Amino acid sequence: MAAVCTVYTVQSLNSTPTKTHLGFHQKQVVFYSTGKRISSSRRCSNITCSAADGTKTVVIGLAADSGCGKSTFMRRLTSVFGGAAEPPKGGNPDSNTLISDTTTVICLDDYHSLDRTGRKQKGVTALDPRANDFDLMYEQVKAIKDGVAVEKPIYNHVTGLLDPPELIKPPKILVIEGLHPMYDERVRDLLDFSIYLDISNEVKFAWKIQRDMAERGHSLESIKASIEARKPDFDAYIDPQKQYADAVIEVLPTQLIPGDNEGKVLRVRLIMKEGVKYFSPVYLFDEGSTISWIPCGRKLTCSYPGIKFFYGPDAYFSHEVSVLEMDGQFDRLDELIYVESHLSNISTKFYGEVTQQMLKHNDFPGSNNGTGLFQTIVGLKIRDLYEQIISSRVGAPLEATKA
Ligand SMILES: Nc1ncnc2c1ncn2[C@@H]1O[C@H](COP(=O)(O)OP(=O)(O)OP(=O)(O)O)[C@@H](O)[C@H]1O
Ligand SMILES: O=C(CO)[C@H](O)[C@H](O)COP(=O)(O)O
Repeated sequence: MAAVCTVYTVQSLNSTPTKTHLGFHQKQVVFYSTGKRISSSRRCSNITCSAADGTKTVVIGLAADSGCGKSTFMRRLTSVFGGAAEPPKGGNPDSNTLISDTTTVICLDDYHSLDRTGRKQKGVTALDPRANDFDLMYEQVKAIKDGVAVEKPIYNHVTGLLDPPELIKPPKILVIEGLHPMYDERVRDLLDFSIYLDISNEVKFAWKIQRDMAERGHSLESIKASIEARKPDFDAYIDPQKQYADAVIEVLPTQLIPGDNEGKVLRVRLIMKEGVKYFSPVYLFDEGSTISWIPCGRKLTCSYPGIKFFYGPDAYFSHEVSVLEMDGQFDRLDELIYVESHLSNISTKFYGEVTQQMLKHNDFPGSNNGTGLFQTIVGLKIRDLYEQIISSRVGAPLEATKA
């Protein structure tokens, strides 16, 4: 997108920056301090780019515990916008950032203020706010939202160390994903939309076993111990954020098989806050009514234990919400079109887009159940929200470059 940029060329750290206006189609980042590039992230707020149509970066927050499907959700979201998401080219190979044409996804682990050794020495987990730099998180998310490139730190999950920072330029959509996108009120207020992936303990345990035991060779005891060790801080600092989310995807064991705790068949609830600007909740058949639907008739193949949908109004942390629920799993993904045709407000651009997205990524975890379905729908709702925000700004006075 064409951009109007102002580059502040700082000759020395104490001198007054000199301002250069660049024309449309030009974006440039220049950081000088007596001829040397300034590397500190805190000194990098010296370029302002606002899009030619006055738009700024739309910021989305995605909160969840580790191993709860954030990466999978991000892959579905980026796919909705088209184009593949990749780590910054030529950068740190252990970068946690993913960049596509439209979106930049940053991982909030990069704001850990204590590295692995530091946390061990202080006896705090990564979930503890004391192990995270919320001031810097706020400053940098705000800067990006205002069109300012930042040098964001990198937490290296391979070494457990804080690596030198990487440059993040303002994208059309910035997704901040991780443990604490809604923890700090200042950061929370920057979010245009927020999502919480609420994975019940039983399901989290089943997924951890599948990944960490089957794929990473961890023992059952060590998985149990790691979940137990994180639980107090998870309950204190991560879980409470769901009250602030505009959409919550809650993943529970099925109710279709009595006493099932295996975590293979899932009951998934999409909880959508009412009254959120640019977001109209999805509904089944009849908006605002309460509906229970077992679609296993002639048009949907259902083997045991079948599929059950529910839709209705509810209250969530004293907010008015709409809930869409799916229990069970699809046998044939192409038949999802039958379910899709009964859903409204799904923000598709053409008939069958949800089904097409699900088929395109049928190898992603959760593609045969409500996790994949609702993640895809939330992705479409975010695209819609983004487009509404952009069109609401068209016609607004072109934002002048900032002095
Ligand atoms: N919808 C799902 N259905 C079944 N399993 C899932 C689902 N989503 C995630 N998983 C399991 O959880 C694992 C972690 O998923 P993913 O990498 O998306 O999570 P994450 O939150 O990004 O993890 P981390 O924070 O550890 O990087 C997957 O490898 C898979 O085993
Ligand atoms: O909760 C987490 C978020 O992903 C990680 O445990 C945290 O970032 C620490 O990472 P590591 O275990 O690699 O030191």
